[in-house]
Amino acid sequence: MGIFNFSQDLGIDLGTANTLVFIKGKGIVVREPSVVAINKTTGGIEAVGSDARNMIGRTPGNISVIRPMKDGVIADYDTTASMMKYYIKLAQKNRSSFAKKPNVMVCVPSGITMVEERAVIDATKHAGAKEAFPIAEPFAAAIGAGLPVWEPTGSMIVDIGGGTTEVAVISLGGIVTSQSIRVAGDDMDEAITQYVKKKYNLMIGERSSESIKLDIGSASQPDKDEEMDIRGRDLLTGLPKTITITASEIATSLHDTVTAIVDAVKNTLERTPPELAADIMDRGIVLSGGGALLKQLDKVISEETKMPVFVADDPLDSVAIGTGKSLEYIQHFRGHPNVSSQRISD
Ligand SMILES: Nc1ncnc2c1ncn2[C@@H]1O[C@H](COP(=O)(O)OP(=O)(O)OP(=O)(O)O)[C@@H](O)[C@H]1O
Repeated sequence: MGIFNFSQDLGIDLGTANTLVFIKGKGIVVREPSVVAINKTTGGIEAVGSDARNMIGRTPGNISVIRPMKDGVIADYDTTASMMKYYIKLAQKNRSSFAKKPNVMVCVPSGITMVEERAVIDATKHAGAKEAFPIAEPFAAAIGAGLPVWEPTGSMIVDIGGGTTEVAVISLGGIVTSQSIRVAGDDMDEAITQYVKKKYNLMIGERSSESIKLDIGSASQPDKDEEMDIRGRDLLTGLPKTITITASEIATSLHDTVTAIVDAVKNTLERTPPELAADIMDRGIVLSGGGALLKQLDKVISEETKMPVFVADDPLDSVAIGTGKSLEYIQHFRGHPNVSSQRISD
């Protein structure tokens, strides 16, 4: 292959919260929020990624900040395609202008409909891919977390992202049982916003509720009750106000979301064949995705399921690493997004 027609295939974790791009042989080269700022007057793009995210809640009337992915799927097709195009270019900034278009492995939630999946494939091609290969997100997460997905043994992965939580039991290169719920990190942020609104009549922005979650959020009542000052707008006076909130209040506000995630894990375990359940009992459940970093979540899932639970080494990177590693098998993924019906040997 000559240097000019060399193409670098890509793996993309197109997430509700973050988009990551993996280049074969290089690793993760782009790690940015899935956010785009658009100038409503010109229709042009003002900013993409962290620059756009910093504008959330702070824009003048002519700029709107969009999160084009919702619940793990495309909510705004044109903006998603533009965002992917920007990230593909960024990932390939040293690419020769003679280089061939890349093949792209792109993750999709396991509960996706045909129409939603078609939109991801089309947007990926629109963004510059020669061919787009969908891979089920929990399968990619399991590969990225280093689970022995090709072996005749049961591995359980729980990927908690911004928009979806994907629970899957994998064996012999296929998903045996899975459940995808549209409840994840974004719902935790929303639960915090609603709690603060109801209890303190205080309106806070989505960036604030997320930072409360990251700082003092916990899946169960904390041993040490930390406090945090939060600022927002008093709904009664309309004026800015600061209140102090405790970690224990935040744990209360997150209770329903955490319960929904735990229930999805339990439901999947109930539908898992006994041999595979025994394997999982031995080796444990692995958590990935940014939501896996919520304090005490591993402990709560372990207590509720009576199984050992571990958090993947780089939970925010697992899906991207998995899509990247799967590039080696790209031809096998043609028409098999869930890789559930085939065995690909190493
Ligand atoms: N330390 C943390 N504690 C709790 N939540 C966290 C932490 N760090 C990140 N998150 C949350 O993880 C979510 C993002 O995770 P991730 O990047 O895996 O999602 P995604 O792949 O974009 O979403 P999806 O898979 O649903 O499309 C966000 O909701 C973010 O707030």
